[in-house]
Amino acid sequence: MSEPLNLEALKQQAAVRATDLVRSGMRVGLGTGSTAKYAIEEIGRRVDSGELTGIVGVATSEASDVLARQVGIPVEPLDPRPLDIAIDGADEIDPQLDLIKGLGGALLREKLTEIQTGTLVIIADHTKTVAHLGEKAPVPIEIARFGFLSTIERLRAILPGGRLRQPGAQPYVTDNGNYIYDGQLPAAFDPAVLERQLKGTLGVVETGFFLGMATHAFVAAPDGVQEFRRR
Ligand SMILES: O=C(CO)[C@H](O)[C@H](O)COP(=O)(O)O
Repeated sequence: MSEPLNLEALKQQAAVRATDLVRSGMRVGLGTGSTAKYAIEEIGRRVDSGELTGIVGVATSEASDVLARQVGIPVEPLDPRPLDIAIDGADEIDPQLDLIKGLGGALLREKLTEIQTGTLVIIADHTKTVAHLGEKAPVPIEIARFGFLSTIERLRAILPGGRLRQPGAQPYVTDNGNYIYDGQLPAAFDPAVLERQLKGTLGVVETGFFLGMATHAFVAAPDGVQEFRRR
């Protein structure tokens, strides 16, 4: 009988491979989510052992900030200096390394942080790869709370199948105090065109399309970790 698939072990394997790209003295963007968590822990381990020195982390969420400090990574707020590298998970990865991110809710800080590096390394298990964006995941869209029902009406005219993220009685609130509309994507669309349309919609703060940003991806499958690079 074959071993049950352990996605957590795969996420960790991808995270360890990405951490091998981190060098002493680097300013490192720290992603958010269950996969990025393993990278933060691994960086922390290497800082603790002395293998990595002079590391500064820039966290993409309150949760990653707390975890980074717990594992001994000095954390600074984002400022205009470039980051040497950023490591983060994704919800979907297409063959061009274009991404959907934000199911974990940190898309705005992730984009603000990761736009400041020339080396954005995505880590994932193999379930995150798709032929076309939108195959499995909705696109998370961060929207202002003020007037959110009006913004949602405008968004429904573009992506009718979506809905306000609401895990319980209240809507989900991001670290920035905003709400998220998870937009169901059509079978065929141009992500760059849709991104521009969404960003041009009043009330939209940011979208979970990360286009042309990722430079590397480590994707872990039961038969090993595959490395991809943007061409
Ligand atoms: O974009 C994100 C958070 O905003 C995460 O990177 C994405 O949701 C993947 O998370 P996980 O590694 O837990 O599947």
